[in-house]
Amino acid sequence: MAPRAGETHPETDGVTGPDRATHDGAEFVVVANRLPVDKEVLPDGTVNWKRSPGGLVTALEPILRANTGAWVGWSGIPDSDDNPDIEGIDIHAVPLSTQEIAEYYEGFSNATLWPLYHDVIVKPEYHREWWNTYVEVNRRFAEAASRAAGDGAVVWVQDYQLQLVPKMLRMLRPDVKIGFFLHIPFPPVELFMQMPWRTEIVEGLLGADLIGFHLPGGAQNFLFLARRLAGQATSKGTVGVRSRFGVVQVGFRTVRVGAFPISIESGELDALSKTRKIRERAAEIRRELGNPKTIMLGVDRLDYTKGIDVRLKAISELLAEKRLDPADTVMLQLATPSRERVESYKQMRAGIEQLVGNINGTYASVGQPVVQYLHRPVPREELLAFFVAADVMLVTPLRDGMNLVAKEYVACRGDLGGALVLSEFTGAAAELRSAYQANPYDLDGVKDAIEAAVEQSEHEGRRRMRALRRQVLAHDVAKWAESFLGTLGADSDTELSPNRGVHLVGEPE
Ligand SMILES: Nc1ncnc2c1ncn2[C@@H]1O[C@H](COP(=O)(O)OP(=O)(O)O)[C@@H](O)[C@H]1O
Ligand SMILES: O=P(O)(O)OC[C@H]1O[C@H](O[C@H]2O[C@H](CO)[C@@H](O)[C@H](O)[C@H]2O)[C@H](O)[C@@H](O)[C@@H]1O
Repeated sequence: MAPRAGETHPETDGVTGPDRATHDGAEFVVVANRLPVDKEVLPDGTVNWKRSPGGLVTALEPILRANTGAWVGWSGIPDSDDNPDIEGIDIHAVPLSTQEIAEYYEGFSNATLWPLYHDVIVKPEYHREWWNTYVEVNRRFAEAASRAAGDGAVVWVQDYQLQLVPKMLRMLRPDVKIGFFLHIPFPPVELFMQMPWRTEIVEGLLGADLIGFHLPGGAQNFLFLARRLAGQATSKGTVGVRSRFGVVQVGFRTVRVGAFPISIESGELDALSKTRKIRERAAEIRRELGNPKTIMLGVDRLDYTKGIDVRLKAISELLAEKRLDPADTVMLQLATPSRERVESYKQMRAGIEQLVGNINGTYASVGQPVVQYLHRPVPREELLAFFVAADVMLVTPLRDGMNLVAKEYVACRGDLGGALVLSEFTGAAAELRSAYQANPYDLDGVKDAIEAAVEQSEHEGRRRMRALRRQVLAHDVAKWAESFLGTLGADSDTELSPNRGVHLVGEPE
């Protein structure tokens, strides 16, 4: 049953009324679940801050440095309100208790929303206590954002952990401009409808002035739900990439909805990967691996969405069918630990480590494993050297919002060497058309793509890599931020002509 427009939800609306005082604070505020650095307390009590995992931080950190502003987020450990000193960024830590981490982060964010939004690869769990804590923590983020933002500031809220913040923040601070960007896929309508608190989530997002997705499909799914669940009038034309924005009319406010595919600092990676230091290290890595004919590489957070098992099974079958030679092939899998207390992640880790063991048990010789597996993050420069050394990059997620690793690999191949095997179900696949694309659920298709990449001619490899690089170098992370923030700042009637005069579904013609 669709509620009537304007229906209220006391539990998610229950922030205190608008604060009409003047505010000293930043002109630009990022609000994300994580701070750009994670706090680590060493056994001797000393505190160390290290870069947070994942693509969201990779993408946002350079933008905030370039725009001097504030970052509201969590430090990654319980009960910490330390604000580390980071040049160019004013940090506002939001402390979370152990119970909040269990219920808001591991629970509702990563055992409910994450699997629901990633095609229910594992079954989402719906628990009312987790939802209540999600509401409470979103409220605290909204209050922290309200304190950090100066009068009329631009506040950019990030990702699925904070979908209620736009509405809560608008109630506290009607003077600020609010953008929201979802870094993971927005699911098909049929799946989203499972969510017991679906209307509250859609209404939470509608507190923003602009809602961004990686792909037009996500934006269109959202427009449909805004009409169906929140009862709002919406535009009905197709949404474009960085163009033809959708519109939702919420009372007197116009909310825009668009597709803004995220990217990386392509130019910087290109330049770094060409330095003598990185190239020499890449050559050394090849020697250390025993000078194999083919180095294959996987680089992921250890997450069931990433399809690490898919590529390992494909390699195992290619070895069994003698389409790959174990004496000439090394597969290097780098896996950053992730969400280790969530049950589905524990099970997946055990499965992957068993697959690695099986392949090596069957095909390795003494001192020459076929699969080398590192369960830890590697330093940035070392990672770039791995990209330069790898003949075939394997990116095989079952579903992924974007996947920055695919773009990083391409940016590092100024030599036009290497080949990218890419799942069709990543956001990146929409842009990286010259990759060897495959459906990760079709193991034979994945095997064929890997074999084609291993055996490509130099001419074919250079042709494909040139096309991939044109795309990645022309669309970097600065362009992503400019297009999102430019649209957020633009006056909807006068500056965004594609939507002038659109007819809204649900309003009289
Ligand atoms: N083992 C690793 N060591 C260092 N960095 C890593 C490792 N695994 C992933 N990364 C980095 O984390 C980011 C992952 O981003 P992305 O591919 O978009 O996926 P996600 O954000 O879901 O983890 C990339 O910048 C990648 O280079
Ligand atoms: O914070 P964690 O729980 O450790 O997880 C790390 C991040 O993972 C997700 O990244 C996504 O964002 C990338 C950049 O847009 C995108 O390329 C990728 O496809 C997504 O999976 C998550 O969305 C972040 O919130 C997490 O911080």
